[in-house]
Amino acid sequence: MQGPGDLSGCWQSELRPSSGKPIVLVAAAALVDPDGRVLIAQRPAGKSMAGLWEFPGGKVDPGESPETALIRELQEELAIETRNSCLAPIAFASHGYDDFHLLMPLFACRVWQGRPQGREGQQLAWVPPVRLADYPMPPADVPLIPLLRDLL
Ligand SMILES: Nc1nc2c([nH]c(=O)n2[C@H]2C[C@H](O)[C@@H](COP(=O)(O)OP(=O)(O)OP(=O)(O)O)O2)c(=O)[nH]1
Repeated sequence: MQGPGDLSGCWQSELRPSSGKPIVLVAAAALVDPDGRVLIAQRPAGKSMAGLWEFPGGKVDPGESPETALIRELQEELAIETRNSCLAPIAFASHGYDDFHLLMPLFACRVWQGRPQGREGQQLAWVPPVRLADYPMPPADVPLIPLLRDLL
């Protein structure tokens, strides 16, 4: 049993979260197919963190809700349509990158129209949650992997 002051069981060693950086709000989706697999997309060359696998989604524009931003991003990136009532909030990532602090709500989505296609040239993979750790992901996403194993 760990008591107050013992942080050895925490997944990150910093005593305090990063501060003084702009918070960037990104909405992301765990699209789940009927076999329980999750869709991840590989960030293309030329982007930050190129080659890493991420959940589809993107930045929330000023005045947009996370759900509206996510529906827009899924249409732009994957050519699929979904709606607010098909998005269930299940987890979030909070991670300090060098230049900004990422706050990323993650929504599970099991119902959409269309077949996901990498419209921006990104590779796609349908992955059982237990295999997500085989795919290198941005550091912000790493704590989400065991959560998805438990929640999906
Ligand atoms: N969509 C998505 N973005 C993620 C994930 N994990 C993670 O750290 N990010 C970061 C990468 C980007 O810095 C930011 C998402 O920005 P974006 O998708 O709107 O724009 P972008 O790829 O062009 O990003 P950037 O080149 O401007 O950094 O969130 C994830 O699982 N999904």
